[in-house]
Amino acid sequence: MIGVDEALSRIAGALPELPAETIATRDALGRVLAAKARTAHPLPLFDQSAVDGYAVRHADVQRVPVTLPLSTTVAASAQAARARLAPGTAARIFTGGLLPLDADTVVRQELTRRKADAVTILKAVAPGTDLRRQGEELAKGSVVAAAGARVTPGLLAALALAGAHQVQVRRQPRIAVLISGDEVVPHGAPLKLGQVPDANGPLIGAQLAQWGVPPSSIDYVADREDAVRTALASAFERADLVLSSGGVSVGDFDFIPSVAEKLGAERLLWKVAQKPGMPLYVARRGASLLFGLPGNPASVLVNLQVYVRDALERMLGRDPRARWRHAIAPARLHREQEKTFWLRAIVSADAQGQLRLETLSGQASHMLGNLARANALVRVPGMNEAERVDTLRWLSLYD
Ligand SMILES: Nc1nc2c(c(=O)[nH]1)N[C@H]1C(S)=C(S)[C@@H](COP(=O)(O)OP(=O)(O)OC[C@H]3O[C@@H](n4cnc5c(N)ncnc54)[C@H](O)[C@@H]3O)O[C@H]1N2
Ligand code: MOO
Repeated sequence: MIGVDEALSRIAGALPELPAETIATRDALGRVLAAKARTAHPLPLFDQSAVDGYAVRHADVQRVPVTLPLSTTVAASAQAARARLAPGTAARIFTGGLLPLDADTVVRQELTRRKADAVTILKAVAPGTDLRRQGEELAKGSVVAAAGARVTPGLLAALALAGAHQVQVRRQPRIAVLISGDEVVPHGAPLKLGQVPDANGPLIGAQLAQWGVPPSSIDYVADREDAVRTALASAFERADLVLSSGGVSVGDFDFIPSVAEKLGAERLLWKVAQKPGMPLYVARRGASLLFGLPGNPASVLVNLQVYVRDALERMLGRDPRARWRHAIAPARLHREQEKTFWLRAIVSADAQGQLRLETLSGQASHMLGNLARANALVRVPGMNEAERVDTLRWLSLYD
């Protein structure tokens, strides 16, 4: 059976490409840049005051106190032309106001006394005080964000300020979700004996939404070969990623791998030395990739976090390694003989600010109760792996 890293590398080698598209920046929240985003103009846009006060020539305010007549007022608003400051005068100016030509310093209001049409400067300030110079943050055409950056509210604001009204982003992946299993009942419908409420549909739908790539469809499929065939064939036609839950083990009703391959899918892997999530099946069919997620809900969680997210990050042009963090292992640690164990845990900082892992009970594949408290999925190497286990790699369940 292959290990976790081999599985990740097989998947990485078979990923469909997502083309770039140009969209309005205001619609880009959560999207991933496909190219560098640049400023359309310098930042700040023009020389301006950083405070409410008086624009002066520094030569006129070297000896204080000094009283200067007010020659003009500059509001922070559109100006017909840029004023010029006459020698020996001051201009009333407000925060963000266009600096008059020949002014080289602003004296903030608190350092002055105003009398009708004149202002007395009470304290000396250095030349250039309280100015924002054109282009001092970024010259026109410079890079605001690199390809692969996810558009956060902060980046959205930076792009707006930079006049970047459009951005190139990766097309959103089209993701089709198939929930299989005759015992699985969607959406709070009444349960018959032997049936269970669907947990995987909500899990996959919500997880993808949290990652900014909500699924285009979630369909329920009966445990019949013809039903699986129809559902898979349709999903392959419309989706970059097909995520199925259930039907990948060795039971008589586990049709996903055999039907996928009858439809022409090429197997990348089936079964990974890990717990939970061992019977993971991944295949490529044309331009789509199928993740056959084993039906136990904790197995779905693990395979989404570890493999599906890795694939999504790569397809969007991001480095999936950036998701992995390190923390100090608990004193007592369960390890499998020959499998990676995916431990649901709490990561928190101790008094010294070091991250420590705390194990939770209820780790079996069918149990989800500890997800009310877990914030981390921890990679615990098997006893057969030559890795150190004093610190462990983990993924945040909140990202
Ligand atoms: N003889 C063997 N049996 C099993 C093996 C094996 O190697 N040999 N592997 C076990 C492991 S490990 C897993 S994981 C499961 C995976 O099996 P399937 O992908 O075929 O999943 P199902 O059998 O359909 O379901 C497993 C389990 O999960 C429940 N389930 C399924 N879907 C949902 C859902 N949407 N919401 C909530 N619960 C769901 C289902 O009722 C089963 O209890 O196979 C083991 N067996
Ligand atoms: O691989 Mo399974 O998820 O352990 O029950």
